[in-house]
Amino acid sequence: MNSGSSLDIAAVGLSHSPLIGKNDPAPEVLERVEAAVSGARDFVRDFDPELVVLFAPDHYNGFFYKEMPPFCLATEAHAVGDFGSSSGPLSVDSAAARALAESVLDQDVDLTVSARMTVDHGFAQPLEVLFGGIDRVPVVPVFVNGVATPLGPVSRIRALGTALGRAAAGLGTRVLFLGSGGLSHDPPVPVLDGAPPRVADALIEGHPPTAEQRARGEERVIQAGRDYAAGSAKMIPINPRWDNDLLDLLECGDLAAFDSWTVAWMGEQGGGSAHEVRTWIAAFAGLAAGGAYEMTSRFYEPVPEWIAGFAVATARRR
Ligand SMILES: O=C(O)/C=C/c1cccc(O)c1O
Ligand SMILES: [Fe+2]
Repeated sequence: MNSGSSLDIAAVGLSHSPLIGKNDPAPEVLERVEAAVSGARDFVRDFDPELVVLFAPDHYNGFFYKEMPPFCLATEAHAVGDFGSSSGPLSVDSAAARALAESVLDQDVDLTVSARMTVDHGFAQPLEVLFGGIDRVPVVPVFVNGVATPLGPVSRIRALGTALGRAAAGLGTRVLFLGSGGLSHDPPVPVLDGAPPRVADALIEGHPPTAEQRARGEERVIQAGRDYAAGSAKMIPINPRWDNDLLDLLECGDLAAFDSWTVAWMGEQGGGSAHEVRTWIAAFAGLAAGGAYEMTSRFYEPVPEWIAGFAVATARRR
């Protein structure tokens, strides 16, 4: 149980993958990942957050091209339960969400607000992994677009994280900023540009898939993970150097350096879904808004079976 006021803000970055438990790597890899995740769980338990601000992407389950915001804060949210993740309502702290939204807007950062956000494994998995479920801790979900081009500059995501960090300080509660996603990875998430009309229509309108369509889509991703691990897939390879450079910047607190990362360069280096690292940048910017911080744990391993440069990091104020 946390008692020190100097520990009132903390951050965790955690990669997600819907292939965890479905297409697992060798037992020794799994053991290393589980040890790192268990360390993050201990960190969170000791910090004992009263509120979690969760930055996560969506994979065309909640946000579609009909309206695709760069980011969006939810005052209520429910999970669809894709890839066997939890479904149902998240325990959103609506009052805190509204207060945070107002403060962010007052700080001149344009913010979309959803009073009924649909989220997927990007939100559900970190809540399950760190808290044991999607309804165990008061949360403010913040969608960060990490797949649907065009994507805006990283500086705006950093500005969002900073504004939320300042806003959270006004709540007077222990807040954990949690980023879900990345690092480098190139899963077969559909792309609007050049998509056949039926796919384009689904990406724009967001027709809920039938159970059969969802199962087929998920099997396609699982098979892609198998092919990737076998070296027979055409996806952009996981890029450990890029991933570790990103973790280095987060560790030394040089978050302004991310502002020069262009969308095109990020995609070339880290694949189509590398933009999910925006969630990490937002979470660490939230922590940095409260002053200097230290990264207290850092784990990284490329896991092609999960189509993920998989990382876990924890950080708190100095
Ligand atoms: O197809 C999806 O919905 C997502 C796939 C995926 C695969 C691996 C890592 C990730 O972060 C993903 O979102
Ligand atoms: Fe993802």
